[in-house]
Amino acid sequence: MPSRPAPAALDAPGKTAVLYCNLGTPDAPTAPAVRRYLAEFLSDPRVVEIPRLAWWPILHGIILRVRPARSAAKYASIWTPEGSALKVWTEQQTGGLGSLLAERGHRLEVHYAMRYGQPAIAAQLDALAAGGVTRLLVLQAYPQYSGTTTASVLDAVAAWSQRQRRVPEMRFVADYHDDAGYIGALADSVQRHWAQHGRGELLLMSFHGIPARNIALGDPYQVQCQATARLLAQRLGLTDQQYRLTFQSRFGRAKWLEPYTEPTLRALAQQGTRRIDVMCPGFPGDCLETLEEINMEGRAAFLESGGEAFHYIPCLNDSPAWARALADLAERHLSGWNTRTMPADQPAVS
Ligand SMILES: C=CC1=C(C)c2cc3[nH]c(cc4nc(cc5[nH]c(cc1n2)c(C)c5CCC(=O)O)C(CCC(=O)O)=C4C)c(C)c3C=C
Ligand SMILES: [Fe+2]
Ligand SMILES: [Fe+2]
Repeated sequence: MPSRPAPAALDAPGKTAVLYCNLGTPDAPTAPAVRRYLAEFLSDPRVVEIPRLAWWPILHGIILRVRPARSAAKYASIWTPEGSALKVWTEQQTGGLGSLLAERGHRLEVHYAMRYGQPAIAAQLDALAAGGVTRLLVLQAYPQYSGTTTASVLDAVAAWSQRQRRVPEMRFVADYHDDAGYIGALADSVQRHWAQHGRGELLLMSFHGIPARNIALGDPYQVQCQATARLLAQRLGLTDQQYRLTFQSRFGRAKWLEPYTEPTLRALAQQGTRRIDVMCPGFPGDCLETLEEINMEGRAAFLESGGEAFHYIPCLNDSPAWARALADLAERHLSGWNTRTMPADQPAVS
């Protein structure tokens, strides 16, 4: 009789995980740590689209020699005893998301990963796969989709998948720029600020910029920022004259999305705005770009130009409304995966 293969054992039921991905941040506010971080970040072809042969000499010959020390001094000005603000808020948001999903009866793992620096996406995915995860939801800390950020995280997930024999079933959230929970959490944080400090003549919403060329090539980032700003203004009952949308963090000499934040702050002060409220709706958690660039540099620019009061409204950070919005978003994208009945030996949150 021809030999037959032994009957296969039943495939063990797998686990579900949510991976909350963010940009990443240096390990320390020092020039060597910032150089390592920037080298990885600025080598990503999604971030800098200049051909490698032209970009490499500029990156290694100029930028990585000059920028790390300057950026490290900025990082030092916002560093906390627990580390970089971006890491601290990402960790807290992950914990909040994990607790809420557990309270709602889901049995799954919730972890975070960074696109650049630690904990790296590949290392977190290795650990999840080794722990028996067979279904994965990738949720990102970018409410507005951009090829420079959202797609880059997906590149990292895809690069990891290429090395796997058994690739988990995967879903990802492309964006949530118009999500009612996200807009509601933003509105709630502005209203809480106004209740405590009164309100300014104008609410300026500053989003991270990207090169204008990316938009011309089809990146939906700008229209998504505009939609977020419009929905938030509607929710707050603001007229078009009572809010502004600007773009910050320009890098290099190419044209980026306009209007630029800092020149707008100067112009508004010069034109007579005395008190301004400023927020950064595209950043779920405070980080270098909000705490230093906006709340320090932007504040100085506004006050130097004749403004009298600059009120910075913090990012969503550990807002309970934001934690609920994130959990709702995750729940909607987890539907059908039976996470309330799936086994989870170690309901881990980290
Ligand atoms: C070089 C081009 C850059 C593009 C394009 C870009 C897009 C982009 N970035 C964020 C979010 C963040 N960026 C942060 C820092 C940061 N960004 C760039 C450059 C580009 N970003 C640099 C070089 C840096 C590092 C700091 C510096 O040296 O200036 C951060 C904060 C990180 C932290 O550690 O706190 C965030 C967050 C988005 C959302 C975005 C496109 C939509
Ligand atoms: Fe950036
Ligand atoms: Fe910046």
